[in-house]
Amino acid sequence: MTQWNENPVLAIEHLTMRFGGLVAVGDLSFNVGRGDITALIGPNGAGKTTVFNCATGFYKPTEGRIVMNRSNGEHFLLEQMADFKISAKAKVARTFQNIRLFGGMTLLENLMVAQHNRLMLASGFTFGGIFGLAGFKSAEKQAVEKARYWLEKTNLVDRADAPAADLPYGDQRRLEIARAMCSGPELLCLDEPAAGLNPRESAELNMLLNDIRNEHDTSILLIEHDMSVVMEISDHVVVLDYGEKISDGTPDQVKSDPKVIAAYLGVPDDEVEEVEEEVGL
Ligand SMILES: Nc1ncnc2c1ncn2[C@@H]1O[C@H](COP(=O)(O)OP(=O)(O)OP(=O)(O)O)[C@@H](O)[C@H]1O
Repeated sequence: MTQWNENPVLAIEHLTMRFGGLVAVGDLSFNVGRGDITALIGPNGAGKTTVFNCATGFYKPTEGRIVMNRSNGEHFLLEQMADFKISAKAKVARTFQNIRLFGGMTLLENLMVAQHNRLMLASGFTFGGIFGLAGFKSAEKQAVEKARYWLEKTNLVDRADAPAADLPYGDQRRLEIARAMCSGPELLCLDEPAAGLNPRESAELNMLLNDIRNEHDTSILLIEHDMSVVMEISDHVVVLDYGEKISDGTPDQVKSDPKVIAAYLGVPDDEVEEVEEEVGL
């Protein structure tokens, strides 16, 4: 039995999402193993972002369950939770395909905003902050330390006081990951983290993701089109096509699966061998 079935941090069970007559995701089931880097791949429009949106509270699935199993033994049904509770209680964080930072705020401020809920609680919903109570001051100090820690990890600490909008694209993508990590997630969902990165930045991203997985007890689920990233860092790959799972296994199993080759090359299954020969696979 594979590790992702033995000890899943996330279990997607018979997930269906319809938009009117369109079935974006149909009866999809797969597990994300605890401590794994799992890649969700598939051609454009296959339903990958829809799965993320269902797991992080942006969409309410038409059918199915999404179970988050926290390391403390708690279980959460994510399809029944609001997005802020998914982040705060179920400990699932995400980044977006299109970067969503506060461009006019500094890097440090962006990471402080990510810790807003905890700070509000520590301030007794503002009053502790206004009167400078000890509990709030210590929570604020911890939040700044955490923000600095993640700025260092992502090689951005030198620019802590610069506006986020001034960063080059690759740095903004790393800042988004730093921001997500400030919420202390047990599962980090990344929507195309390598999009638009040059080869050096992609290699740095691979190192960062391995570090997050190995040193911070955070499992990772990523959507990625860059196959060099997927094949290099993933323990487990799930392939979608037209909202359905067509393959699920290790990177080696998936890359030699004729159904996957057919989906990517856009040919019917029975013509795969012919096309493989043509392209020299
Ligand atoms: N809010 C929505 N309303 C209507 N249709 C939607 C909505 N969100 C997604 N879809 C449709 O659902 C299908 C799956 O889209 P989705 O964005 O999940 O695919 P994807 O695999 O993430 O694609 P890409 O790799 O291009 O980002 C597409 O046909 C898309 O047009």
